Amino acid sequence: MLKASVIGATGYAGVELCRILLTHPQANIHRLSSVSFTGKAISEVYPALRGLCDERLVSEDEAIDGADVVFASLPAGLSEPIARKCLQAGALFIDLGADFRLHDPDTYESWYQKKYEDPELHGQAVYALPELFREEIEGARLIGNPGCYPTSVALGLAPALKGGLIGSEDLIIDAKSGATGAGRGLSQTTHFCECNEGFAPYKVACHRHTPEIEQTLSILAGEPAAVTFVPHLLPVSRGIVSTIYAKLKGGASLPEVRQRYLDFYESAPFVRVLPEGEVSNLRNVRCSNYCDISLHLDAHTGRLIVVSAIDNMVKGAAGQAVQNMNIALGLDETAGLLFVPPAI
Ligand SMILES: NC(=O)C1=CN([C@@H]2O[C@H](COP(=O)(O)OP(=O)(O)OC[C@H]3O[C@@H](n4cnc5c(N)ncnc54)[C@H](OP(=O)(O)O)[C@@H]3O)[C@@H](O)[C@H]2O)C=CC1
Ligand SMILES: CC(=O)N[C@@H](CCC(=O)OP(=O)(O)O)C(=O)O
Repeated sequence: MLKASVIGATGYAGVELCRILLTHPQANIHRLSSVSFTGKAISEVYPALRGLCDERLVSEDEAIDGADVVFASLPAGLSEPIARKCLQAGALFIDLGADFRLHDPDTYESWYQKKYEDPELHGQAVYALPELFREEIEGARLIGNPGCYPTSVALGLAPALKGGLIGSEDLIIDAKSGATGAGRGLSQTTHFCECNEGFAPYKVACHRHTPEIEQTLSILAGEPAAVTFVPHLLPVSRGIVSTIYAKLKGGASLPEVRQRYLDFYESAPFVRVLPEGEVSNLRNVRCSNYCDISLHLDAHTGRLIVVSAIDNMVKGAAGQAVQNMNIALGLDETAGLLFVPPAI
């Protein structure tokens, strides 16, 4: 059995990793780390885990020691030195944050106000969206797990962009996320009374996932992509729905577009291209590693409308991280991830 440690296990994405690893057939939880709760059991922080995972929280160094795989689920800007230690210790390192996602150091610096300190390390990092970059992930030792919104957008657009069905300029992304996307820390915007029964966009056309989205879409299109990305805070706990608008080129019909999507995702176990007439709904992917994609055509404007739904903490974070571990280490991609979304 692989020994897997989680650094930042007390955060929302970290505790989702614990939940998934607990039933993984080829990995065991080795150690869990925290700064604020060191010495306590994870089940004291999250009582849902009582009797299932009563592991004591330890320091970062103790978590790395003896691990085969280390997941870091920390705020941006903290992962470089941890990655270095893991590689030196011979462990696979998977970062759930943003520190190894952007290829261009200047872009990272301008959006995250921090420099890449260790360029050699970044040279080894793989941006790991399995459905798009599976071959690069196989055998990788340092993985940058994609952001939640960028995952939903890239999966939603990849077949159309790669197949030249749409242009890469003037893409409009209207995305909504549940409040767990903001993490466990308290803030006024995610405070119950502030977000319940309210609904609004935030960081309009200036969210830090914009360059990550454009990076992937540019690779897919083979030319620079430009997006208008507007995220919204949805007053639910979990789930992301991205509704994406793109001008169709060449007049493909909806059944033809859908067939391209089905072909593209033929060997992708976690992407479900919905039948014509159905609409993706975050309810159907909650607590699962699935991405549901529905396709629609606005005959009036000739726009393709793609609706892509994921669970932000599973396919958007912990589930995708475990999928990446499986691929990197040559395990079955679906190991530990075939849990069924609750129907209601
Ligand atoms: N939530 C989501 O849906 C998604 C999150 N992510 C990314 O995953 C990462 C974690 O996010 P999330 O779980 O939501 O965040 P949380 O705020 O819920 O958790 C943050 C974790 O980081 C630890 N931490 C905070 N500050 C420090 C510090 N200075 N040094 C060491 N540890 C620290 C906390 O540990 P403690 O307080 O116990 O010391 C806690 O375990 C982020 O990079 C986020 O962007 C990515 C995709 C989706
Ligand atoms: C609802 C909500 O606030 N969502 C978060 C999601 C970002 C996130 O998790 O981003 P990184 O993984 O790139 O840090 C946000 O918009 O900042």
